[in-house]
Amino acid sequence: MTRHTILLTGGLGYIGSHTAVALVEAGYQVVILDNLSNSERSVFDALGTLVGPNHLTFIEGDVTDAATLERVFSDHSFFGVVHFAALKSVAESEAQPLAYLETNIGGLLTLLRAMEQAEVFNLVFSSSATVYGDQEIFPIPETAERSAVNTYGFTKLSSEQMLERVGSNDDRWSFGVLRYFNPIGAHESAAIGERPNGIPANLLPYIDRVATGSLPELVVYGDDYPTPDGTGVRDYIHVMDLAEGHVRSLDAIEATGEGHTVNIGTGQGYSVLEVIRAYEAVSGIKIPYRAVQGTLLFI
Ligand SMILES: O=c1ccn([C@@H]2O[C@H](COP(=O)(O)OP(=O)(O)O[C@H]3O[C@H](CO)[C@@H](O)[C@H](O)[C@H]3O)[C@@H](O)[C@H]2O)c(=O)[nH]1
Repeated sequence: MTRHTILLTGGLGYIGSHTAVALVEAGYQVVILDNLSNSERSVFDALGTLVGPNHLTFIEGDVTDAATLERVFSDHSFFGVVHFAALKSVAESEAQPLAYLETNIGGLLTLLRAMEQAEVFNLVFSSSATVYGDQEIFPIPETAERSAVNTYGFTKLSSEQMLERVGSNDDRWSFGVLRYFNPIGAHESAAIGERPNGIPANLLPYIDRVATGSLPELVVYGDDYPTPDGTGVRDYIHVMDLAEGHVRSLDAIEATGEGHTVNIGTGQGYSVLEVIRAYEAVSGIKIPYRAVQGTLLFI
């Protein structure tokens, strides 16, 4: 069987590395381009241990660099690209909006140009439920109105709109736009997982640090939201299920020749307190926490 080859930009990150495993297991050949800005080379070694080295290639490089992309596309014949490479901290995006525009929008634009040049027209794009802004309908349908509530959200929303523009007059393109809810968990081997640099911003890696004693307590942002226990409710999805979503997206593009835009979540929300209690029940470790009013994330 000839395997299709897929380029994974940002493929050594949290979601990318899990998707690499799912793709190789589904029969794809995977080439990873990653600048190691929020990952390490050891993740690639771990992937090799998990799925064997034969179907994986790693190239260290930046998706905003046209010359790098030109070389990658001339060295390989790709069926499609899964584009993960982007900055993802909401707080940082407010502090450094230009860096976010340059990487998230500039990177996508550079990638699209390189793809067109190489005549590779299948792209699965990492979007986010953040494109729904502050909407409170639950579960939220893909047809809901979109808005940007911060610079990070702006980069995701405008990337979606860029893809719509590019695809609208050119049938050669197929875009799988995947709107992620909150990915958590790790591959069952624990050989790969979520390993943010510095102090984690997201709930689960933060709780991990509290559980292992490297941070003293969790600060729960907000206890008077209009939710059953007052703490924030999110739709958490296992990262391997999310990874599988990328395989399905590529398979659907191949089967139909068409793109799609889909939410990837479970449709079930859990509060911060429910997450803490579940973590404590499974690990047997007490998670000290303190609730503060409002959200600190966006200050
Ligand atoms: O130290 C913490 C961290 C988080 N939370 C709460 O935990 C929940 C989950 O927070 P987090 O893991 O930071 O995710 P979100 O705020 O939902 O943001 C995620 O979901 C967005 C889409 O909805 C994406 O755009 C972001 O990249 C992604 O981080 C929320 O209620 C937070 O207020 C805390 O109480 N304390």
